[in-house]
This record gives sequence, C-alpha cells and structure tokens, in this order.
Amino acid sequence: MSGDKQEPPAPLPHLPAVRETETPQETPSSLRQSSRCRRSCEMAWSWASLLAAAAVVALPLLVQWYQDVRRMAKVAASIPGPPTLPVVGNFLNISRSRLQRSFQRMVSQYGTLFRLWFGPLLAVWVVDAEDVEAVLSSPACAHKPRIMYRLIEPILGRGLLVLNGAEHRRHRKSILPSLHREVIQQFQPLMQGVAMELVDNLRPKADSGEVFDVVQLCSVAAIDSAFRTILNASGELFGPELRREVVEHVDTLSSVLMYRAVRPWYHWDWLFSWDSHYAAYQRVNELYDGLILDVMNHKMGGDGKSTGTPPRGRKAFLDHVLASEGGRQFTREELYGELKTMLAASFVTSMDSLSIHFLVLSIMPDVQDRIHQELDDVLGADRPLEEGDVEHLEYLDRFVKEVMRYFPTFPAFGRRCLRDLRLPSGHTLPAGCFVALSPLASHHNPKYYPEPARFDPDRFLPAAVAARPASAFMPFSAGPRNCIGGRYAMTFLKTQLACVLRRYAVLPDPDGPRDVSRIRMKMGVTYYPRDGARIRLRARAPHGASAG
Ligand code: HEM
Repeated sequence: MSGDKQEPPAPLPHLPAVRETETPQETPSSLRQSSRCRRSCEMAWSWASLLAAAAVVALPLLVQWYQDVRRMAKVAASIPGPPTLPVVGNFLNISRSRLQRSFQRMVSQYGTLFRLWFGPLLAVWVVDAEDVEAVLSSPACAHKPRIMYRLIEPILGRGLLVLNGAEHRRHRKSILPSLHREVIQQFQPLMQGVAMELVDNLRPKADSGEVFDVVQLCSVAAIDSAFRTILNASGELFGPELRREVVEHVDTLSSVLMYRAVRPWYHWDWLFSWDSHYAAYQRVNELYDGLILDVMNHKMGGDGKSTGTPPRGRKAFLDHVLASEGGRQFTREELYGELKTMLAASFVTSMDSLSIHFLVLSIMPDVQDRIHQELDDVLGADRPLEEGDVEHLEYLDRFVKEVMRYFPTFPAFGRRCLRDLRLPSGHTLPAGCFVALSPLASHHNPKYYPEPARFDPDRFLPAAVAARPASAFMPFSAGPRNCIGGRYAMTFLKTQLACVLRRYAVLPDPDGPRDVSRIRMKMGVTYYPRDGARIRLRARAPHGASAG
C-alpha cells in the first residue's frame, strides 16, 4: 500500500461537486447560507481590522490634537473674551447678518485684543497697532489659514494670496520686480487712457441733474485697467461682449464668496454644488479661466513656451514676468494661478475703492474744493497729466489715504499662528490659533485717530504720520505678506480721480447721506457702500478739452 499513489477522494455521490464560482441556483440552500455566512464573517473581520488600524493611527493624533487645544486654551486664558458655551464656543456671539456690529461690540467690550472660540478653533482679534506690527512682521504668523483661504482659491486662483511657506516666498520674489515703482510709472499712461474713457462715459450725466450710481462705471475702469496693465489684453482678446459679461459678473465674486464663507456647511464643495449660487460661481470661473488661458496661449504659444515675440507698445505685467529670470521658472499652472490672483485682487479692490471715493467727495464739498485747487495749481488749466504727476498731488494723496482709513477695502484678513508669539501688549498668541487683523477696527482706534468718526485728510500730514506706529494705517496690510499691488492701486485711484475731478464737480444725491459717518456700508470680502455710490455731476471745464 505504501508505494501506491492515492486517488483523490471521489465527490460524495449524493452531492454535486461545488466550486466557489458556481451560480447560487445550482447550490443547495444550506451550503449557500454557509458560504454567505463565511463571506460576511470575512468582511466583518476586514472592516474590524481596518477600523482597528485606523484607530491605532488616529488615536495618537487625536490625543495630540486634544493636548494642543488644551495647551492653546491655557496659553490664551488671559486673553479677554465673552464666556464660551460647551461645544459651540462663541458661535452665538456673532451675528451672521450684522458682522460689523458684532465686532464693534466686542472691541468696545473687551478692548483691542480679544478671543473667540468656534468649537475647538480659537481666533484672536488683534487691533492695537503695536500688536498688529508684531503679528504682521513675524514669520510665526505669515501663514494663511487654509480653512479660510481655500474658499477663495477656485476664484482668486492658486497664487500669492493663498500660497504659504517656501512656495509663497519663491513666487513673491519672482513677481515683485514686475510691479516695481518704474513699471507702475509705465502703466500710468494706460491708466490715464482708462481715466479719459471714464471722463467720456460720465459726460452725458454732467449738468443733467440726474442722480446715478457710479459703481458700474468704476468697475469698467478697474477691469479695463487690470486687463490692459496685467495681461495687455484688449481688442480681439477682450472685446466689448466679454467685457460686458465680466463687468456683470464682478459682483458675484464678492457676494458668492461671502455667502459661502458664513455658511460652514457650504465649505464642503459637494454640498455647495447643490446650492443655487453655485452656477454663478462656476460661470465666473469659466469666464476668467477662458480669458486668461487665451492670453497665455497667445503670448506663450500653446505648448506653454514663450514665443519670445516682443510685445508691441508698453509692456504689461505678464510681459515683465515672462521676461524675468524668476518668471521663466514658473510652470504654466503656476503662472496661470498668479495671473488669476492678480486680476481678481486688483479689479475687485480698485472698483470698490474708487466708488467710495466718489461718494465721499459728493458729501465733502470743502475737501473737493481743495483737491480742485491743487489740480489747478499743479497741472494748470489744460495740460495733460504726465507720468509722475500724481506723485505731486499731495492733498489728493492725503484724501485717498483718509478714505482708505475710514473705509478700508479689506475690512479684515487672517493668519495662522504656527508658534507662540508674545505681543507688546503682554499677551501671548498660542501656536495653532487663528489671528484676525482688522484694518477697519485698527483705523478707528481713538488712541491713534482722535475722534475717529471725523473725516480729515490732514491726519496724513507728514508730522501726524510720523507720530503714529506704521501699522496704525494698514489698508494694504504690512510685512512680508503685504499687498504687492499697493503702489498700483494708489496710482490707479489718483489717476482716475485727478482726470475726473479736472473735468467735473461731484455733487451729492439729495436723498443720500449728508455726512460720511452716515454712509451705510456692507461687509463682504470687501467693504463697500450698501446702497451703491449715488452722485450727480457738474462740468468744470468746456467739454472736449484735451487735458487728461
Ligand atoms: C485698493 C486696492 C487694494 C487694497 C485695499 C488691497 C489690500 C490688500 C490686503 C489687505 C492684502 C493682504 C491680504 C491678506 O493678508 O489676506 C493684499 C494682498 C495682496 N494684494 Fe492687494 N489690495 C489692493 C489692490 C491690489 C492690486 C491692484 C493688486 C495687483 C496688481 C493686488 C494684489 C495683491 C496680492 C497678489 C496680494 C497677496 C500678497 C502676498 O500674500 O504675498 N492688490 N491686498
């Protein structure tokens, strides 16, 4: 027997041979059940193992997170703030529809440094200029919080505004030379061309007595200026139809972003895609994407390589970037992200800021008289504006700064503190907290601006400026993440105002506010007049005069 090869056992006669793959119809029910049971057990076992593995990985992270939150609470214990409720923290202390009022109440109740808990997230508001300076100049607080800025990324692009760390430093270093003082001076004639179109567009309104909202004409000016100076896009690439659509959608940017920002459940992309605002959001995106990609293809060739063709006429920002050492290192996606950021960051802010300037002028006739006087003194009656002229308009400069103090275009922005930071006020910002900086609150701090509700451009006389800490005025933020387009914005605003005010006097809406402190503002991503900027115009010089 020992040498015999054993035959495999024959299938039992009363059962058909069953293979795993056989169809259930061919399987008797007892066996089917046991096979199902085995499979369920195997699945349950795999899930249990998976969960156990996840727990092994997550538990230390959870413990670490819990310890971090406890530590944050301990370090922040001395920072004043409203009492917190379990789980929700201070969510109920903030009214979604009255954001500005909620924060004003906090400042008056808790002073220039206070904290709010949103669940396990800690946000500290820093208002006093010396503390603000410490935050904005510290590398510990140069980080943009993903939770806030990821919402703007699809619309504003993956550019400087949202980048962090080494990537941000590399991009900023590559871009800065393309917005250098001399480059901005070269943009001035382009901005002046835009301003003269604004003067022409305003002509039918002059002396008609009509009250009109100047916001839309300001958006046209801001958008034209941005597309010409940043992309060099005009004519074929940026025709009237496309321009009209961009102007129509520009409001969507700010309103949809804010709508989404204050509804935490819509931070989840999938859920937001079911909301009625999603279509508008998508359309804005498609519009900018199409336009920027067209310009990039035109300038660089479809393969993403620069054609090296020198642009005709003056160079735009994009031409400067493409010609620079750092700019040439950008991948196509990186360049695309930066262009999208530049466009959106420039025209939304410039448009809102220009509109509020006209509204303030309409109710401040004394201030306007002084600007008219300066324009006549510096430029004479009929000489066109020249490069560098706006830098000699000192009163206009003070006026623009006072408007920016009173109505900063960005009412607030945020940072994430990566390490503990001790502030001059003696408090310590704990690692992991969010830091909220508010130009709106800081610019109305009576410590640096006595009677903050009084509008007075002479607050920006050199001696008064020298007596305040630099960060008492921060419409463009400060430090290594300050606004890269601050000089651009100032040149744009002063050029538009100088050209328009040489031709017109701005008059108030008889039914509108009569005092700057009565202007009703709305707080979105930007800070803008709730009822638009309704004004009237009177001509100052014969129509058709050549002066710009
Ligand atoms: C009135 C006009 C403007 C105001 C009030 C303004 C204000 C600001 C503020 C407060 C920040 C800091 C935001 C933050 O930290 O989250 C910022 C950043 C930025 N701004 Fe502006 N801005 C204006 C115009 C412009 C223009 C014209 C451009 C482009 C040409 C521009 C491009 C940028 C960019 C790229 C950043 C991000 C900088 C970085 O993080 O390195 N801005 N701006």
